[in-house]
Amino acid sequence: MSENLWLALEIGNSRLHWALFRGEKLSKTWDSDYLPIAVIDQLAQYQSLEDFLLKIFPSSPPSPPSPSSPPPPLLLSSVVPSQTEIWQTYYQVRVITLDQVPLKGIYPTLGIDRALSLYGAGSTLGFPMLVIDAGTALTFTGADKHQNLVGGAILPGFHLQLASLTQKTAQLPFVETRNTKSLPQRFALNTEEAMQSGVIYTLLAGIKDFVEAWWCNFPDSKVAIKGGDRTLVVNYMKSQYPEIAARLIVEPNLIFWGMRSLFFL
Ligand SMILES: Nc1ncnc2c1ncn2[C@@H]1O[C@H](COP(=O)(O)OP(=O)(O)OP(=O)(O)O)[C@@H](O)[C@H]1O
Ligand SMILES: CC(C)(CO)[C@@H](O)C(=O)NCCC(=O)O
Ligand SMILES: [K+]
Repeated sequence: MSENLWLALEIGNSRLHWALFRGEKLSKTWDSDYLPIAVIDQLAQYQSLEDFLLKIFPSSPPSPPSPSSPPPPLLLSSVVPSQTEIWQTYYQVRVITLDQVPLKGIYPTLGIDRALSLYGAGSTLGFPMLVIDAGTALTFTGADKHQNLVGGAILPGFHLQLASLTQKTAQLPFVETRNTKSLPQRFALNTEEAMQSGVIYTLLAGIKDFVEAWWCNFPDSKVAIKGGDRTLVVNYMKSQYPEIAARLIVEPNLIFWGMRSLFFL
């Protein structure tokens, strides 16, 4: 393995999240769409690291120290079984499973993304820990100071809430997830803003409620937030609930931290 280079891949329900490590050091991260099977099949056949990186980076791949060394091993965390399946063809792949994550009290169907990001956050920043993942689904996952899973909750994320309104009604339009800091008017006077208001204010109130309930039991616990909508959530929280927002630790790489802790702690 060249310079202890390894790749980490988080397969989410919407897209792929990548990280390139040199030993313990996370040196680069990026997101991509799912790759076509044909591309994945090719990846394993690349002889050189340089060709390999060219293929998986959407733009400006890093220049490896030894371009002709073989492609790096891949560590995989996936919540999409059909995707896990097609990555099995890669020549050096290791799929992380729940039994490898050193948290206690895990239930068998817990998502590996939730387990790994909680473990990554807690092992790096300290337990007790609550992780909010603002992704396709929005999840809360918490553990106490003994690394016991306390539990969590799952709800549709921002985009999914808006999309389900559009898809399951006759008259509601497609509405983009807003990417601004300013909150919509709560009592809105047009359809688009009414949909945004409904989704955003109830999501924020829900997050506030869950975080406060967590702090009732674990007053000194850190709370970390990851996922594609993390910035949106945190910006809105800053306007609506600034004292809670101030305590949120924003960290997109919690799963990669989890993988690193599994192998280097
Ligand atoms: N370029 C992008 N492509 C897709 N979603 C994006 C993008 N940028 C921000 N998002 C937001 O990210 C959310 C999806 O989050 P994320 O990418 O973390 O999900 P995921 O990791 O693919 O899914 P899961 O939650 O299953 O892990 C969507 O609600 C969307 O609004
Ligand atoms: C909740 C999601 C979809 C979030 O990505 C994922 O963690 C998952 O599929 N979980 C399985 C169910 C559970 O965690 O209880
Ligand atoms: K996720």
